[in-house]
Amino acid sequence: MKMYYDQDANLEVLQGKTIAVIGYGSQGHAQAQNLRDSGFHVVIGLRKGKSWTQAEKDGFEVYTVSDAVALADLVQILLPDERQAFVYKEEVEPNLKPGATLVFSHGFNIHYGQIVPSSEHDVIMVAPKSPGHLVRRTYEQGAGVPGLLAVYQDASGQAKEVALAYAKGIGCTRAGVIETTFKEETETDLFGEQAVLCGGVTELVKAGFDTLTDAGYQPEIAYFECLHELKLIVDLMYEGGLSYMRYSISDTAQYGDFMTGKRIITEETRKEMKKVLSEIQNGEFAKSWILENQVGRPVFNAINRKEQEHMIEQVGTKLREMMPFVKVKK
Ligand SMILES: NC(=O)C1=CN([C@@H]2O[C@H](COP(=O)(O)OP(=O)(O)OC[C@H]3O[C@@H](n4cnc5c(N)ncnc54)[C@H](OP(=O)(O)O)[C@@H]3O)[C@@H](O)[C@H]2O)C=CC1
Ligand SMILES: CC(=O)[C@](C)(O)C(=O)O
Repeated sequence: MKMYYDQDANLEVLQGKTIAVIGYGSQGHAQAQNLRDSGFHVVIGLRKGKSWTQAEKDGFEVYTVSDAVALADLVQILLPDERQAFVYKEEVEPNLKPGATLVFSHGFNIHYGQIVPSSEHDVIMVAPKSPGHLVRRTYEQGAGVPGLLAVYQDASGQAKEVALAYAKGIGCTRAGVIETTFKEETETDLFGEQAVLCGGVTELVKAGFDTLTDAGYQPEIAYFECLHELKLIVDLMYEGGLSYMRYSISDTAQYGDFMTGKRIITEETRKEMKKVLSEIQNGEFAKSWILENQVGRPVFNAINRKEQEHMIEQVGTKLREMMPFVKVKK
């Protein structure tokens, strides 16, 4: 595996180019501001609304998506994944300049065949492995977040150089960029979100908190133990891996870790993780997410966990009947 750093990227390939950042949310605002501070000409493509107002306040030239795309040599699509295919069809594809480069920060729509760019365009990915706000904050501190880079289509013969320059423009090559594929980034990112970072951790935290509060301990103590301190432990892992974290905690905590960890994350858990991954690989998750959005987000918009479970039960059955009609490439 090769890591790419600042010295591997040549910003010249992007000089004089116009970069349209489509979307100004978590990633859009961060990447646009970093690119501008790196000396590039950035325009923003949006619909009228709070992002448009914010982007103008931040001093950007803001256009409709169609107009921004028509100006751009590179089009970075930082819309919500579930909206990209529609906006691409309606506003991006009809206005792309010949030979313009398409950039993504997550491979979902390309990997699952929801966006199929014509072969004349380079299609690249530069995916910061970090929430957008940290992409900006670390850049301003003179550092950067690590990222992934992938080339899906290389019509120009320069796609990787352009991707490296873009990665440098948003600060990722300061920390290191690994080359991957749209498939690998998509499947690992979805797995990480579901089984570890968000899905896994939130259920672990809630189970721990409920165990303590059900046993009559003060909720504030349970919060400190199960959530507040989690950040401190993860910071240690981030600084020096699991061994550094174990070195830093008490022997009592280490002994408890060895004795109990495998009772919490059991072989069953590992089996379920493998099932989650296979549903990502076979397109089942992608179809479910596409359908969830096509039928008005009943699960996503549920007001609480109880309603969410009811919706998953009710809607899930219905969605499974509709799944054969949703086409995703795997
Ligand atoms: N969040 C993160 O940290 C990470 C995200 N990514 C990827 O980055 C991409 C963008 O995600 P993220 O930044 O989280 O998205 P956000 O939801 O934070 O922002 C979406 C942006 O798109 C705009 N938008 C939504 N619909 C439309 C539309 N129909 N026309 C024009 N603009 C629209 C929104 O503006 P409005 O105010 O009008 O709603 C908003 O500015 C995704 O592919 C995601 O997977 C990758 C790595 C990390
Ligand atoms: C921050 C990140 O990369 C996530 C959790 O996968 C996302 O927000 O898409």
